[in-house]
Amino acid sequence: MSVDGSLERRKQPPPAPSTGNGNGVVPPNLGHYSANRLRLNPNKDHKPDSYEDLQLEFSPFLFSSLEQYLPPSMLRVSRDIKLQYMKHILLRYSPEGERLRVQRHREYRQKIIANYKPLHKELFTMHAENFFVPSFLKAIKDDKEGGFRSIMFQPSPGVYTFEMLQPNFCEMLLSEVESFERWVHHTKYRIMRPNTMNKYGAVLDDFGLETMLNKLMLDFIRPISEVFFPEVGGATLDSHHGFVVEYGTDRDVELGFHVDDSEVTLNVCLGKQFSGGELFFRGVRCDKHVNTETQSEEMLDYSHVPGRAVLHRGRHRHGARATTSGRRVNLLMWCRSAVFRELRKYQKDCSSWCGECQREKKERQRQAVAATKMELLKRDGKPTA
Ligand SMILES: O=C(O)CCC(=O)C(=O)O
Ligand SMILES: [Fe+2]
Repeated sequence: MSVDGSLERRKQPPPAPSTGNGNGVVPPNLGHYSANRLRLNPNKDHKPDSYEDLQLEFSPFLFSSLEQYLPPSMLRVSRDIKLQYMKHILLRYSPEGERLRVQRHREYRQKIIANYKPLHKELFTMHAENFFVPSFLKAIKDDKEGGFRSIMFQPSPGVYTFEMLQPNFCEMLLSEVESFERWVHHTKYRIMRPNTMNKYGAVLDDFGLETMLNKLMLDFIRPISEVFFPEVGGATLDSHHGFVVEYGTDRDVELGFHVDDSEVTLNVCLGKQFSGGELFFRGVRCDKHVNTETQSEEMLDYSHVPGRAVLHRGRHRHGARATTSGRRVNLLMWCRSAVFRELRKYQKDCSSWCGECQREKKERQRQAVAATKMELLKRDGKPTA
């Protein structure tokens, strides 16, 4: 496998992270709200309504996040009117085929949730004190850059690692996944794998963990990403794809070189006993430069440690080496920002995060300085009239 040259495979976009079940294919008639717009900067003081009790064709969390972008006059109207207003905007962006796929996925999820009986109910709501190690909890509570830095290690630019999950939580999640897989096997229910590159593993959002994981992203990952990854939408993460991957000689063995369909990826090893399975990183790249060379300072090999998290940009090129014995299971959260994705359509300059764009920009600046120097030298050298 070549890790220095081109990316072997790109991860395909997985199923939309959260969806609804409505029938609203045609945009609703909104009368005088039809020219719906959003404001550019969020109103961070606004406390959004919850939409979780409704059957919607988009994630209820998306509506709550979008509320901060509503024009001021819309913040005072009823939840129903806000909902219609936002739906109208979202429908403009979501093609019909995509909506049908999303609706089918929602139905698939609902069927599982209605029939699968969780083994550890306590995993399905956020109990931070039981899930996270004290150092991580304290850093989040303090909510200061210095606090985050004190628990984080940055072995290479843009890759952060820190102690995160309690051993007991890891064990419970492992046994919940095993229980879900046994249930799938017995009921012959179709299981959707996390993405196109894995034959094993499971999507946690599909069997009831979506709400808990969303809280994990909003309350724990977003505050950190806001500090370390602001230029890729770290402050506006608003949806996720949460799954586990399973490696071993009788499972997936390794993972090819790829980028994730995420702005920020959280990857935490849950266990168990294994050897091999190191992550390798090869620098952050935009679409245009995804296959460009790796610089020596961009190379990093990282060995997973159970309970320890790795946080990196989705566009940080990486892969996982063969797990040569035992079994390795990792929790992955691909965290996304709809705002960042929308802005990306208009922004051509990726030099704040793409290593190659940065190098090109520096080179242009170097050449401009050199040309100016030459010009000045020429002028100075000219005999005065
Ligand atoms: O196996 C790992 O730790 C890496 C997993 C990964 O990169 C992914 O699933 O996107
Ligand atoms: Fe990945």
